[in-house]
Amino acid sequence: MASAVLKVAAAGVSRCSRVALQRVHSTTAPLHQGVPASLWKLGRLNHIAIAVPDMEKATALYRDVLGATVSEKVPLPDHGVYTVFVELGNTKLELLHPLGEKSPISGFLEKNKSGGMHHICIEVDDINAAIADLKTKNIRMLSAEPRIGAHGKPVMFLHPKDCDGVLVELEEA
Ligand SMILES: C[C@@H](C(=O)O)C(=O)SCCNC(=O)CCNC(=O)[C@H](O)C(C)(C)COP(=O)(O)OP(=O)(O)OC[C@H]1O[C@@H](n2cnc3c(N)ncnc32)[C@H](O)[C@@H]1OP(=O)(O)O
Repeated sequence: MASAVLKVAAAGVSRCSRVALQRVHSTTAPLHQGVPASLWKLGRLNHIAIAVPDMEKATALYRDVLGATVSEKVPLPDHGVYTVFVELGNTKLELLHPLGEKSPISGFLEKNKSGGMHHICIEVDDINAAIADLKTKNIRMLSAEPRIGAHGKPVMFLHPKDCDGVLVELEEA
C-alpha cells in the first residue's frame, strides 16, 4: 500500500516537472508558437540602394571623401540600371543610376532630384518559398517570377506600399 502511494506521488512529481519544463520552454519559444514553422527565413541585410543623379560624383564621394572601397560601374540592362557597390564591412551600399529609357528608377529620380534611398535588400534562404508565403499575406510582388539580380542570384522586389513605404528586395543567399 505504502509503495503504491509512493509510486502515485512520484508519477505526480514527474508530471509536474514536465509541465514546469513545458512552461519554461513556452516563455522562450518563438512568438509564433502553435503556428507551423515557416518554410523560409529572413537573413542578413545584403545592401541598401541609393539612387543617384550623377554616378561619377556619388562614386567619388564614397571612394575619395569617405574612403570606402568601391566596385567598378556595372551596367545591368535587364534591370535598367548602372550599379556601383560600396563595401562597408557589415553590408554594402548599391549606388544606382538609370540605364535606358525605361529605367524603373527614373520616376524615383524625377521625384527626388538630388537622389535618395531607393530600396533595401534582405537575404532569404528560399526565395520561392518566401514568394509563395508572402503572396498569401497579400504582399504584392513586382515581377511575375524571381529575376537574376546584381550578384547573379534570384531576387524579388516587394511593393513599397505593402512594406511601410519601403521598396524591399529579397535575394536568395
Ligand atoms: C540589380 C538589382 C539588384 O540590386 O539586384 C537592382 O537594384 S534593380 C533596381 C531597380 N529595379 C527596381 O526598382 C524594380 C522594382 N521597382 C519597381 O517595380 C518600380 O520602381 C516601382 C517600385 C513599382 C515604382 O514604379 P514607378 O516609379 O513607375 O511608379 P510610381 O511612381 O507610380 O510609384 C508608385 C508609388 O510607389 C512609390 N515609390 C516608387 N518608388 C519607390 C521607392 N523606391 N521607395 C518607396 N516608394 C516608392 C511612389 O512614390 C508612389 O507612391 P505615391 O502614389 O504615394 O506617390
